[in-house]
Amino acid sequence: MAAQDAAVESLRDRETGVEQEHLDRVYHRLEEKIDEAEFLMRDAGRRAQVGTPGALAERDAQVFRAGIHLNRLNSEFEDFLFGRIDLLLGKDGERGPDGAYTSVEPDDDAVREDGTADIAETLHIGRIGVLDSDYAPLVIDWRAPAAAPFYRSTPKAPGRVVRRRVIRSKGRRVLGVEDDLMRPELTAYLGGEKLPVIGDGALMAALGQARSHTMRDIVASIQAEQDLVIRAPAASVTEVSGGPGTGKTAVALHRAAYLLYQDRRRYAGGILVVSPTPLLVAYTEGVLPSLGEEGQVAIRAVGALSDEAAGVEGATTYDEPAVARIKGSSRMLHVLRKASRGALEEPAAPRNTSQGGQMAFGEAEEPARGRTTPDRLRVVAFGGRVELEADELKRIRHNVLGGSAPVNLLRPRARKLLLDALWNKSSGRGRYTDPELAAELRSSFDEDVSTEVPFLTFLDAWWPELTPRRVLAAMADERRLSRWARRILNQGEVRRLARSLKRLDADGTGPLSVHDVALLDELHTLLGAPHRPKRKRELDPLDHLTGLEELMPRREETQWERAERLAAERTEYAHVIVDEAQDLTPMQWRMVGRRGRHATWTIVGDAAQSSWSDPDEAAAARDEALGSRPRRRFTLTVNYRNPAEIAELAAKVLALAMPGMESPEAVRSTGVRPRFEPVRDGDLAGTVREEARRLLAEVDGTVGVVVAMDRRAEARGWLEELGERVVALGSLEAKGLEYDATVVVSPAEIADESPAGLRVLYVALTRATRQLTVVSGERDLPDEDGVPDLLRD
Ligand SMILES: Nc1ncnc2c1ncn2[C@@H]1O[C@H](COP(=O)(O)OP(=O)(O)OP(=O)(O)O)[C@@H](O)[C@H]1O
Repeated sequence: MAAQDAAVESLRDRETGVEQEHLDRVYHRLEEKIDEAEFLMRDAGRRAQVGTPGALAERDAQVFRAGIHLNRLNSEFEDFLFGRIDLLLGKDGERGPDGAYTSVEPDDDAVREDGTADIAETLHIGRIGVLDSDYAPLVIDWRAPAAAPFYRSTPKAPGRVVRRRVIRSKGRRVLGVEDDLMRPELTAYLGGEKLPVIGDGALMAALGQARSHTMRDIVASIQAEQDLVIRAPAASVTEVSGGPGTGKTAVALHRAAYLLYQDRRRYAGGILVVSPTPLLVAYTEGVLPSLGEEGQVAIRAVGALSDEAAGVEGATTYDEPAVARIKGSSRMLHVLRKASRGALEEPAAPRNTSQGGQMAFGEAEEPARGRTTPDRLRVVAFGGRVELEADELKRIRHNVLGGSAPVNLLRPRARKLLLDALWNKSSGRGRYTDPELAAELRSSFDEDVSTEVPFLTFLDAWWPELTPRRVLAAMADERRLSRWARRILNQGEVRRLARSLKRLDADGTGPLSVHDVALLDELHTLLGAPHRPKRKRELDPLDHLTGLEELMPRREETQWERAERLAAERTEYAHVIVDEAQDLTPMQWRMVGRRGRHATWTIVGDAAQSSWSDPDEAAAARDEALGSRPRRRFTLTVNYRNPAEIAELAAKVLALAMPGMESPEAVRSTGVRPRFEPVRDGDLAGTVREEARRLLAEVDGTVGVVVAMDRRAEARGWLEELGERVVALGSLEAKGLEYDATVVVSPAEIADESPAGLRVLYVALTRATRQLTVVSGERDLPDEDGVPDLLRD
């Protein structure tokens, strides 16, 4: 037995050595290319000065990029080279339906009658492609069509692949290899020797690793059904559904990298990834750089999508479910339309005896504090006073607002009608019968009056330039809101909505909730953009070198900065990816839709995890945002995150939340069942802390403690002393995240939080990769084993 083990070990060492040799060749070649690239850079610079810069060939461009990233690859990424496939002789030229080499079958003569065969070709797969000095591929980019069999081949449909190998390496060192045999029935030879097979496959090894606070890419172990989505052609809308842990987020990000590789020019328009929370943005932001892609992709939380939200992180507070439901509903669109016009008029100020409650600019030097809309305009023209009274002003306003143009853009028209009305009352009218003289007089009247301070002050107060925040703040006035929401919201809804907006002061500064952001974005469209000076793009000294500018990273930017810059530079994208799409409210769909009017889309989600109370309304809004674009649908069916023991427990909640909906199949089992702990001695904090501490000792990675939203702050306090591996999360913040172990605190509290509570609980229960503890309080009605009512059979 020992002799056998030793033989296996020596075979493993030998095969590791074989891959080490290959990796050495790759690095050697990369170094050569860096030298070449540096020379080319200098040379291109020199030639640019004599006026014939010339573009770099795509090949050199790629290697140039490779060179630039080499140091980072060395230091940051564990596996620059990660895969290898050994192939039988193939029938050339046959491609699958999507253009990748999916169906390249072996040649009829590839396998001899006695079941033996020779390996005809070996391909190494990595994060970027590297060519040998005679253009033979040393490493193939994982996104190239030739790499597709690495992902698509299965023992059931092996194609030409005999052996698929995952190579684990760190920097320049190969650490080990894991093989999957795709054609076990064959005896295959490579260079005259029998093809060795090492280990039990790479997927399980990857899934068993401890989790950190950032997501890893899955480039070495993408599964066939996932690969189909990643490489699906980017026509119109690609919809991907699948239960928790099926890799939807991972697949969406790899798809972004694939699309950029496949058609960089087309996606120069940028790819937007919309994520539900800033936590998920932070969790996923390292994935694309690890795949060699930076800069073209903006990952934004839905609460940070609009420029109207302050800061890149945007809004992070949540409204209580009843308010969120109002703010997210498409009914808000009608309320906002009314508000965007109604907010032009400030409510009357408290009565002031000296002026009879009326403000007439021109008489009063100072506008009253707290802003009041003036109801009389008085100017001096041709030596006399000309005045417009309240009812005339009202008529003019009504007239201007008749169309549907954005309110801020109607200001010039309002100004024009005011001048018309003043002219009609002035002594200038009718003074000349000669049309030319009359026109001249009119034009000098306009010029004089419209530059007079009283007129300008009046206009600013009577037709102010409205900002989205200011209109939102105006909606905090219940009386006004109820006018704007008449027959749209009921009185209770008006009260709740107004109360929630009281956080903002009169010009709208103050903390925003996630749902406020979509309202602001809608208002931005309804009001029309106030004029803002354009930001100047910094000129890069290399810009004049044709072809080089897009290859040179200008300077290291963080993902946040990049996202902000992209958002500032463009409001529309070439491709929009929506993660956790089931959670977008109708108002959020409108906001996201505006950023992809001409885009292709990838939408990933799971209806069973929706925290929106009215999924039908959201689905209708999504359809409206996507218009009549054709859709291609995919379903992912395997849960890579949860062990079967946890998935089974979560399935009980799924059955309550969405009867008849199928759970994905868990790919592994750990033999560790979820634990149930009732609160001990009424001490919730102590019980949770103890469970978190116990789990910390059992797993190498992270522990997440999920509580109802209104216990968030409290829970952070409970866990303070336990260090950085433990995180406390509100139920809605747990979306998309995962931990080695989780503690779910009071299922009943989470389920009762909102109409979608059971689905939110389903999300909470599906976050752990290894262990789960459920802590239940009295409200959970635990049985004698501590199992809460909701989780019993
Ligand atoms: N092919 C794969 N190889 C290795 N790990 C994988 C693979 N597919 C998915 N995973 C892992 O499974 C976990 C779940 O993936 P991901 O978060 O993308 O799933 P999801 O479908 O978005 O889940 P949820 O709907 O719960 O947010 C991640 O840790 C991911 O790295």
